[in-house]
Amino acid sequence: MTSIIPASSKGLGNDKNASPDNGQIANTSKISERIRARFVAGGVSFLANDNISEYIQPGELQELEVEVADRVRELLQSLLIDIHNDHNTEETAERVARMYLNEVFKGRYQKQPKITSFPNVKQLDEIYTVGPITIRSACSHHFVPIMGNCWIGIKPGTRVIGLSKFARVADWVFSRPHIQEEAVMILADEIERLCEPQGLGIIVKAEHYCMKLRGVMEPQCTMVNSVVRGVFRHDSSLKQEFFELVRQQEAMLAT
Ligand SMILES: Nc1nc2c(ncn2[C@@H]2O[C@H](COP(=O)(O)OP(=O)(O)OP(=O)(O)O)[C@@H](O)[C@H]2O)c(=O)[nH]1
Repeated sequence: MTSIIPASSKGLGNDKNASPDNGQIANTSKISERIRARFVAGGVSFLANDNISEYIQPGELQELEVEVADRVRELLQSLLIDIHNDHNTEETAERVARMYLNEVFKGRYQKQPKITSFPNVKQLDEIYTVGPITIRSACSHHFVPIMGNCWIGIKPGTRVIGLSKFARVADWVFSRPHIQEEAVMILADEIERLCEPQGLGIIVKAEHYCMKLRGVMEPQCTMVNSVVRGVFRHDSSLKQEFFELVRQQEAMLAT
């Protein structure tokens, strides 16, 4: 998507007389409708695994939490749960809304954590790997957990970022509804943008609860996938070195 009009743009979402036709909706409408109108007006993608924080104005997330809780309450009622007399589910709608917006899907609604990068003054060009980094996500299809680990390998370029930042950016990317293939590519795009490495490799190994808890019910089954970029993609010996370093890291952890 190319044309982007963020929430900070003049007038968006504030014009009470605006018609839905031009992508703006009166303030009397639901908050999700007002935010969605900005996406439509700007031709902006708002897929489940997109970050949309740029289009949310201060205070709107709290409003959205109230709206989501209302919808979850309706869902519970449609599931024929007596939320008025069941002491256990009395506040479930509010909890679920908080959980989606502030925890499990926070990577959609919150801005990227601050990631400082430094010049690679010593011109370090040896490969290093970081992992296992815990990943917590949910599949776009059933909204049940994807839990696993990822390993990141870097052959540095002109800038470096702190080690902890790989875990922070991974958590931000994975905290959205995903399919594993796309999650790894989105993480790779973000890391490339942050530190412009000469080479980048990412491996993810994860359990999909849509295959464990329900459906095919395969408790042992995991998915492993990887992405390699830059010199790791074009130089097979460097690619092998990356995979070997991760293998050694795993072996060290097992001892
Ligand atoms: N490729 C891919 N598939 C995934 C991922 N997470 C979940 N899935 C699969 O997405 C598929 C959705 O299939 P559907 O047939 O639309 O849904 P369903 O009827 O609930 O399928 P079953 O899970 O087989 O019961 C399932 O096969 C899931 O196992 C992922 O990260 N990548």
